[in-house]
Amino acid sequence: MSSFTQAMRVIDDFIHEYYPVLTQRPFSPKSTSHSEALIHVKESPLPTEPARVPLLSSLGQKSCSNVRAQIQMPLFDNSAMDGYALCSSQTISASLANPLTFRVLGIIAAGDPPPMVSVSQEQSELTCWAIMTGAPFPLTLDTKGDLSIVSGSAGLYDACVKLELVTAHHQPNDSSTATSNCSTKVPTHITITAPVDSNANRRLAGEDIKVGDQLLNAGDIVRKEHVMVLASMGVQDVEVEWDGGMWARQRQVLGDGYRRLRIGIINTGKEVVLNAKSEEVLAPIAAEAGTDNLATTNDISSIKEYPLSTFHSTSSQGLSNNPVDPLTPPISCAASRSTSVAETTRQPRPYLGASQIWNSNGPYIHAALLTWGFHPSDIEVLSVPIAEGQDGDDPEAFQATVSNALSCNKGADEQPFDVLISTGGVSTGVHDYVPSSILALGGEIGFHKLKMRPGGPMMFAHLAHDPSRRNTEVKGDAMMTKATRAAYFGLPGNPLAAAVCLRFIVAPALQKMRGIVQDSRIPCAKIQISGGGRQEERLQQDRAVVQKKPPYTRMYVPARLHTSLTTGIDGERSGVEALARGSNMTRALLNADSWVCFAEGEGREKVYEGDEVEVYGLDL
Ligand SMILES: Nc1nc2c(c(=O)[nH]1)N[C@H]1C(S)=C(S)[C@@H](COP(=O)(O)OP(=O)(O)OC[C@H]3O[C@@H](n4cnc5c(N)ncnc54)[C@H](O)[C@@H]3O)O[C@H]1N2
Ligand code: MOO
Repeated sequence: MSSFTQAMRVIDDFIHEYYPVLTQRPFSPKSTSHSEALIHVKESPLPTEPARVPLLSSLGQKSCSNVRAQIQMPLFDNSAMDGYALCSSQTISASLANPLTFRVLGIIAAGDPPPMVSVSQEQSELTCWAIMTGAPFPLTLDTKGDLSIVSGSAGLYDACVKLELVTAHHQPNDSSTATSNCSTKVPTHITITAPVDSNANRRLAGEDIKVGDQLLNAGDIVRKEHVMVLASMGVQDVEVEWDGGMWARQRQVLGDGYRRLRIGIINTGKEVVLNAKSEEVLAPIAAEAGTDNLATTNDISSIKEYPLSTFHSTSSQGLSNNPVDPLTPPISCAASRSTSVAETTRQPRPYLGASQIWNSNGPYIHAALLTWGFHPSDIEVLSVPIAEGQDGDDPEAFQATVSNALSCNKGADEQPFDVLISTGGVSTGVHDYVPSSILALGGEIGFHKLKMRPGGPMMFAHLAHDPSRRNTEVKGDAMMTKATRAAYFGLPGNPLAAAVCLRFIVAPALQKMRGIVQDSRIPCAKIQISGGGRQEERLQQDRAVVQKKPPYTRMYVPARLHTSLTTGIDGERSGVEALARGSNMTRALLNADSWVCFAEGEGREKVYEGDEVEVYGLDL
């Protein structure tokens, strides 16, 4: 496991070797003065009416409507760890002197429907299920065949013990230890030597977002954080005051004069459903026109064609008891002014199946890269094809996608990708095939697993571009000639973990690769955490924050800065409030205006009011 500093050094060495600092720029960066920018803004055609645009295109635009949650998050009870689902009340007597052995009934991967088990089947012996991160817990039927155990209560198979904490037996009487080989083979039995808490590592349906919660307000500027949360709802489009892509064009100015990087985004996991419509980007059409051509695009006629689909509102309870409910189709926002947009026939699109979730990491990464000034046409979502008979977690198809991205044989003029960013599949479970696939493709792993939280499972690797493509790199932009290897960032699947890795590891690396000198790894401030006793109490209850410091020597939490730094009348100090949540919970991002980091080497086990933390911007 690498420290943050070691990991950064590995990445810096890679950049130094393959994406060195630009000594000569073929053209100087175009800067826009403040007054020039204001003229552009004034002269650009202003929107006259709201338009419904794909989610990603709504980035940077002013929302015209309130958007409420149509589904709860998490959508169903699921496991926070790769491990074994068992009945916690059966583990109370477990100890080193009294180890308890459980028979493994089967494996539940993320995206699998939950197995239904009957109470009688249950009670006869100690049994468990191998369960992967994000997979649903087994559902228990009573003697009448009804679902009797309410989600979240200490029912049967209510908890997950993580696989590092068990001894696995691949034969009934085998006493081998689980930790090394359990990730590749499901054992027949496991032994535990300590009790497991009720609901341990169980993420409860609706614990982050409830149906009806307001996620975006009319008048809000849509940010990448909204994109993350709305994408997780399956939202396809948002009604905004469309400015014809002005925002994207302004961002584009920032990119001029620097090395252009082709970036591919890959989503893994068969439970993850892509919502293609939400990921359309209208803004690049305008961005392509270039900054010298500001007044060309304000045609919203095509945008109006986006259908306003109706949505099924789901109750905030009961989903986890009925996971095979057909879930919502991709959602158009519940918009109070939506009647102004004509409803057209709904096109066929994917629906969520049992135990599936909408892709939120992909749109978030895409939105973040756009926000940070990457050229829209340099970012591509690389889909992993699903072969017939496969379920979407197919290492071979994944490898083919990566390999294709390194050679880019689509067209002679196309450059291979400089950067690949994937989410999911990097941890310890049986389906976490990303590291082994990268090795199989001849990639070199710079680091895998970090002393930080969330984001600990992250991997950085680099892979050679297809040698036959190297000559083409000499063409055109001279700055491309150095790159003969691609950087691979394997981010963990949990959305907050992906966001932390993106902000603190990937983004600074990409900035360097582009040739930007300013280092976004440097904190903007050091400040005391606010909130008095209440804060401590709240943080103590929170799994994400109250972690034993080693081995998590850096911990990142979304936060909100307070304007007053004086001591209040109630003795409560202001400064920054950590909005600590679990790494699957994205809602905190909506209220956050910064990240705080409890820095390396602190060595304390808890976060206390008054602790000094590093503060970082959400953006670079
Ligand atoms: N036994 C252990 N289990 C886990 C450990 C561990 O150390 N031991 N680490 C946990 C941590 S921390 C994280 S983070 C996750 C990372 O796992 P993976 O990177 O392998 O990711 P997955 O298992 O594929 O997915 C995790 C989680 O994220 C959801 N997900 C995946 N992709 C997306 C997406 N595009 N949009 C939204 N959500 C996504 C997925 O459904 C899972 O719920 O492992 C822990 N387990
Ligand atoms: O879910 Mo994990 O590292 O990202 O906390």
